[in-house]
Amino acid sequence: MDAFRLLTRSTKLKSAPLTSASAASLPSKGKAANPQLFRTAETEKLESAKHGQKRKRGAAADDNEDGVDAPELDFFQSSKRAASSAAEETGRHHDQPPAQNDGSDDEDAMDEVERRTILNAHKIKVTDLRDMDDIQPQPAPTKESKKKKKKQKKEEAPALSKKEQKRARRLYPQPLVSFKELRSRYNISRRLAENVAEQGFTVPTEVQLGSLPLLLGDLSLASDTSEENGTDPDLLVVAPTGSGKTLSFLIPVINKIVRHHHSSPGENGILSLVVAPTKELASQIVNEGRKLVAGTGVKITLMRKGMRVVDRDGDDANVLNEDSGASSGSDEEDEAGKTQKGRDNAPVTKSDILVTTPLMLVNALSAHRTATMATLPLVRSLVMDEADVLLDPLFREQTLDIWRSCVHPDLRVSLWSATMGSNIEDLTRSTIKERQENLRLKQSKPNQLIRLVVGLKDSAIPNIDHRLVYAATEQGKLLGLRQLLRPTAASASDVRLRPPFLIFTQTIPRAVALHSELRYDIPAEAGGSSRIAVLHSDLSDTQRSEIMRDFRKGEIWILVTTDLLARGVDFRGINGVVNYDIPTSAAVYVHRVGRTGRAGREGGIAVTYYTKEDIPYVKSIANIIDVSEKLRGGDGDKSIQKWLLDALPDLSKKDKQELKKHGVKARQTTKNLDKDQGDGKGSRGTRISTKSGFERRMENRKKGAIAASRNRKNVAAEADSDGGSWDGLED
Ligand SMILES: Nc1ncnc2c1ncn2[C@@H]1O[C@H](COP(=O)(O)OP(=O)(O)OP(=O)(O)O)[C@@H](O)[C@H]1O
Repeated sequence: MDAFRLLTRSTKLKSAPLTSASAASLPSKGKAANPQLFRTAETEKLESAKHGQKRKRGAAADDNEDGVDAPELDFFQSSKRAASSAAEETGRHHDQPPAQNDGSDDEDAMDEVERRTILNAHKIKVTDLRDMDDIQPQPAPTKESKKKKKKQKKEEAPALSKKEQKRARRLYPQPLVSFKELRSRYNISRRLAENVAEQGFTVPTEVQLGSLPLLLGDLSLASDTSEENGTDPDLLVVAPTGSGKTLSFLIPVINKIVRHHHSSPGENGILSLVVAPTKELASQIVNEGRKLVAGTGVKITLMRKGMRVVDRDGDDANVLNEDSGASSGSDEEDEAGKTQKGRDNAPVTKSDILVTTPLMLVNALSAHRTATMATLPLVRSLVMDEADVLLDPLFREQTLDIWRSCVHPDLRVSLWSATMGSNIEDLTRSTIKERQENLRLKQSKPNQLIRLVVGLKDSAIPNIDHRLVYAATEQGKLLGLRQLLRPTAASASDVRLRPPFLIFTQTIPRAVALHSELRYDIPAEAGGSSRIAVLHSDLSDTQRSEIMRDFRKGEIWILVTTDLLARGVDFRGINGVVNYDIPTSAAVYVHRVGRTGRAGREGGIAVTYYTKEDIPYVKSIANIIDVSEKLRGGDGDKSIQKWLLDALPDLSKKDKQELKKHGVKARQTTKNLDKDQGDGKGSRGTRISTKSGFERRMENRKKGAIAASRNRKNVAAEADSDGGSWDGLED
């Protein structure tokens, strides 16, 4: 189904047909040739010399468990290819334990120069974040060295310069140049490797290339491969939107659980937690996870209301004491918790991996904050997706409570996002330390904390076109958007955006108002108002998931939404993003526009409208676009001219914070006035209409005049009827 063609038919546009070249470049037209964003011809040669030349492509198959990505649909077609022949041979079964790899047959090992070349070409930077003393520990004293030490007793070791420290922190782990290595080198579960192959991915993306070896542990280097708690570090990952971070954290988590099932068959319970900021993202992670766990014996579940995750009655030890730094409840609260407990007889979940939003899990662990937080003693891996939001003041306390409730000494944390400030790094470090002290972990050496950055930190992906459009007024934005909705727009502006696309607004009332304004803009022949929908957090869970499903299926072409969908959600074939209201921070811009151009797809467009009121806030967005265009290289047209960057004012730190918290003032929602109007007639902040203030005043006057004239007529009629009625003859 071609949405554009249908729209074209209804608008009598003759010159609209797509050339095959332009069609091919549309993200919704299919799969990216290469999902990697950064690479050079040289390294491609080096990588294929190492492994890539015999990459197999499986035969077609589709085991879509979720029924979400229907294959016949054009927009969001699945890139899944077929199961490998190995998968067909083995059939579905519970997984076998991964065979031991003694590391003696490590033909694929690269020397440091090769590793550096590949990592640098893919713009992957790996850094050890531990204290310098932990990175360069003093060698264990021998008898001789003890004597020497006495002599040098008072001599201080020369402090490393900043440059030397930087060099000492830099790591060059071996990259994963082919998915085949998951099995051959990292020895992951066979069934899991087959499930990865079934996804049809041919090349690992940069974040997979860099993070998977770190998280899977290089078994040839590990001294003891019999335990699942090997050498994996705590990890902070900053990698572009749509670069495949989900697969990067799910593969190691699942593999660890398969190993655990074989080494400790009796220990059942939640072994891994994945925390994400929205229900939409959490449910998407579960869908991805289900494809990977098939036949491995690992169970992944989405946290739902009313689900029990701990048996508070059964085990008093599973409650955080005050020492452990958890939020503690009063006796009264505990009593209330017990009552709640008594009411709740749902069985405790038997899942290995629980995917949740922070509040839902905190509520389950603390009986809606009426009892002390319970602990999750078996959890070995805690994954925070969109970690910068999870540790932002909005979610911070809930996320930290969850972190503290994971009391297993071998807990590993990993934090993932496309944007991450240095404050998150500091918070991670201090939380790890605090946790170690509280749990009194007597490790001789703290666990490794590694940061992996792909590309330029906090930048937008280079494979999309950015348009920053000055629309002067609110009406100007609506006119601009209406042009985008019409295929004839191509003649009026150089932006040509084809459905499906997302439109972001600042607030829920504005999303609702914009939706009702645009509702009838799609002609009936093209499906009419059913093609456009609005999604926000005031809708019920069922409504939200129905809209998500219909958008993925291609039944909805245009989705008006808030920042609820700005992060993480993956609509594979989306053609573009419209920032109808400017994003409230550079990070939000990066995430919103990152809904297009997923997995290296070219052709995505990000249109951002701004008005007079927005001028003070545009510079950070213009900077992001400028950097992204520089990253792209080549001599393509630049959408941000230097004069504009120079002319735009800088925003103070305080104003930035204010903007992040409340958005652009002119669009703020005034409670009561805006609530549930849904017709674009709310207060100023909500109102979305093409009519100017003058037109509206004229209209109001006219309405007033009509009403007044009606009133006059009624009064006159009443007077007439009073005067004209015959009451009979007076006596
Ligand atoms: N190696 C690969 N080759 C091709 N496609 C891939 C590969 N790995 C993942 N993908 C696909 O890329 C898309 C984006 O992946 P994912 O949602 O994990 O991105 P992300 O990095 O988490 O993005 P965001 O920062 O927006 O959350 C998904 O559709 C996924 O199936």
